[in-house]
Amino acid sequence: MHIHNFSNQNTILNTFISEMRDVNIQKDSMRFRRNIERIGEILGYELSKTLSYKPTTINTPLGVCNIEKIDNDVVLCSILRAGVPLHDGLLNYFDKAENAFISAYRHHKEKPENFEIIVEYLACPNLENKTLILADPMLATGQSMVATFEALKPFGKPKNIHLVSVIAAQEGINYIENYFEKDTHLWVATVDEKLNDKGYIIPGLGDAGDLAFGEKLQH
Ligand SMILES: O=P(O)(O)OC[C@H]1O[C@H](OP(=O)(O)OP(=O)(O)O)[C@H](O)[C@@H]1O
Ligand SMILES: O=c1cc[nH]c(=O)[nH]1
Ligand SMILES: [Mg+2]
Repeated sequence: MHIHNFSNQNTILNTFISEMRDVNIQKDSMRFRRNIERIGEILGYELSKTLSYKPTTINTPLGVCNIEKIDNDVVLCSILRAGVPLHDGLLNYFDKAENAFISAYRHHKEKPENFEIIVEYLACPNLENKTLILADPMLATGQSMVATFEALKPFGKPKNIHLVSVIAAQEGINYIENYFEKDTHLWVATVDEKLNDKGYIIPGLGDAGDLAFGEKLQH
């Protein structure tokens, strides 16, 4: 897997992540969502450097110029709920992309550390030979990424796969590296050291879905 981790570069990206992690600033859910969206825009821009381009001719009011334009059929797929603002950020840049949405949540059994991933809602176009961008801000155990990709398989085999996250745990990266093909790209704003016994990223930021959209009742 090609892992693109941007945390070692001093850029504005780190400011957005620091606001998302900050226990006081993250109470402002609009800023939290907007920061995820801005990170989606930045990672989308970085990812765009690896796509294919074809020459096109543009007529300006005063002349003609040749410009290389993206030649990929991009499908953006985000994992509900927390993936919604990341999806918005990516779609701000890949404005012609097709879109897929899939839901995944942790269903807790008797103990908080025992959970399974439930995939329910899925709306997806044909993925055959397309460039799939699968987005979820948190990559913790990696189980949601794998469970959702399994559910997408009947929709066709993408030509390229790009996974996009804001914060990943090294354990989750190891897990998905064993599952996805070697030419898969992972675009991640930062990588944290570990998971706690409930599968939360440490230091992480808490529960991204709740911070973006409010606490949900367990069912
Ligand atoms: O790598 P994993 O261990 O699978 O964990 C990551 C998942 O956890 C979060 O979703 P959550 O289950 O909290 O759902 P939500 O977005 O509805 O809050 C996050 O958005 C990922 O989908
Ligand atoms: O740290 C974590 C792990 C899973 N989901 C989150 O929102 N945060
Ligand atoms: Mg959540």
